Amino acid sequence: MAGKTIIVLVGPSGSGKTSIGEVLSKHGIHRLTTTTTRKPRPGEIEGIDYYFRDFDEMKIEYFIEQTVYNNNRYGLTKAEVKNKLEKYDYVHVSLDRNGAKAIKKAFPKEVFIVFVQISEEEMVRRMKLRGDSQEEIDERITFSQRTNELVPPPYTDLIVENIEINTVAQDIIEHVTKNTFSH
Ligand SMILES: Nc1ncnc2c1ncn2[C@@H]1O[C@H](COP(=O)(O)OP(=O)(O)OP(=O)(O)O)[C@@H](O)[C@H]1O
Ligand SMILES: Nc1nc2c(ncn2[C@@H]2O[C@H](COP(=O)(O)O)[C@@H](O)[C@H]2O)c(=O)[nH]1
Repeated sequence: MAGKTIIVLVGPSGSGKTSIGEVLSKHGIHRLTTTTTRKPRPGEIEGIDYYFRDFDEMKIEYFIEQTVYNNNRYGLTKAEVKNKLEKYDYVHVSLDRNGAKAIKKAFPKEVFIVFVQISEEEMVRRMKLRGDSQEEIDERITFSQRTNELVPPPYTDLIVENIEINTVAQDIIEHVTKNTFSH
């Protein structure tokens, strides 16, 4: 897969990975859609935000990696990566730490890991802004503390602070372009 780059956005819930991804998409960097058993949030669209499946349906697909996050299963299919990388040189995807580690192992040359940094206070504020319930916010904070989600993983290529989304996206694009040329 020479010349291909998979930008992987990692960071705590509410840090802004999805929002940053939307800006990357506007710059022509297409998104790898992952599969989940989580129920759609208001406004989320099948095939765009996720492939929404139940647990049994997820058993019959071939996944590069899978994780359980807050009692829901999430995964990235081999078919999704193959289809998008056949068409595009740059793609992006938001994964949790387990997923980032797994995809880096599967595609060590292609994967560029971006950690989106945020404080716990801001995390709560943004989840509220998104309309998450207090129960969901509590679960996600507990999860983030238990899994060290607020700390960059050791295999991180770039750390960004999500203060202004467009600036962050631009920063990522510049680094990724440089990284591609230095491969
Ligand atoms: N730079 C920013 N300034 C202000 N609000 C922001 C910023 N970035 C994202 N947000 C808002 O914060 C909320 C959470 O963002 P988003 O859903 O993108 O986070 P996420 O990291 O994808 O979360 P999750 O991992 O739970 O899916 C959204 O309401 C979004 O509009
Ligand atoms: N390892 C994986 N993590 C994934 C995948 N798809 C999404 N995610 C991450 O899960 C959490 C929760 O997402 P949410 O949409 O329910 O808020 C978040 O960190 C996502 O980035 C996947 O296929 N594999």
